[in-house]
Amino acid sequence: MIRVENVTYGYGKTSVLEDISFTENEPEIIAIWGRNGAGKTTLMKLLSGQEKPNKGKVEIMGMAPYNRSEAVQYVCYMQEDHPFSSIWSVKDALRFASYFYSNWDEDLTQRLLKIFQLNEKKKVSKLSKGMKSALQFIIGISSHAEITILDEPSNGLDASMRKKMYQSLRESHEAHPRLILLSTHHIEEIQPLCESLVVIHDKKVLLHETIDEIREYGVWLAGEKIKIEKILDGQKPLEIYELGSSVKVMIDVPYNDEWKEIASLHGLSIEKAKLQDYLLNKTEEA
Ligand SMILES: Nc1ncnc2c1ncn2[C@@H]1O[C@H](COP(=O)(O)OP(=O)(O)OP(=O)(O)O)[C@@H](O)[C@H]1O
Repeated sequence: MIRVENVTYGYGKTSVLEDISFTENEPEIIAIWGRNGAGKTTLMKLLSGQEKPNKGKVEIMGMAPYNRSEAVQYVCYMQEDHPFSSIWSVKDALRFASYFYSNWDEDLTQRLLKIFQLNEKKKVSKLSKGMKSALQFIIGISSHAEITILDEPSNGLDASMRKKMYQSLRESHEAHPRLILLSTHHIEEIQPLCESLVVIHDKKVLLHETIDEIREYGVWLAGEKIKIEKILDGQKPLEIYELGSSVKVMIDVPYNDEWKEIASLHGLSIEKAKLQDYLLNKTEEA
């Protein structure tokens, strides 16, 4: 469905992505995570045909999407702070989108308008940041496009609205499986929804694995410094807290029986690190 092969892209002389590759052929929900400025939006623009790679190939349903309407018809890209006409109401924005996407689900649109308490008569320019995100999400999900790309869809939404968004996304995807790529800074919240995760860091794809695989990694060990140093055997931990003769370290290993056994043998406590903390440390260290 999507293929990125040895893609390099930069704005003028600023290089953003260098020789990145990844492929997705399953109708899954995929999260794209990276620090601010890592290149998530840039990657989404390349996938939706808004930008052309400087080098390498991007393919959507087997076609290069840049300037190609046959390819772009399969994609609904809702960018962060999507530009809508200043004179449009919510209803106008939805009507325009419904003309554009041939699989548009109007029943879903009406249900989501109620869930997000969005007034159709309101001018888009008068919506709050969160309500505008809700509108973009409604368009993205109602489009039923084969490839839906949502750039930070929960931007500005409070915790309750984010919960509603995740639930609607899960239900819609279960009813109509399709490829949904979404970038997020709320990885802890979004991970139960996603099958896999792409981490962009240092202009590269640092990780592209299933969520189940990635969330095994990152372990906190705590206890006597001398014992932990012995286990680390000169390797640098991802994070360290020292308190007298005790330390707590995060290490880049899976939280499995082997490590539980090692911790128990050395009289150390062991716990799983949060995915968000693990990723923050991985992108600090890499
Ligand atoms: N139109 C542009 N012209 C020049 N540089 C740009 C442009 N758009 C983005 N950049 C730069 O490209 C880099 C990647 O930006 P991008 O928006 O893709 O990152 P991001 O991962 O989506 O960031 P964030 O999480 O902060 O939204 C940044 O250094 C940014 O300053």
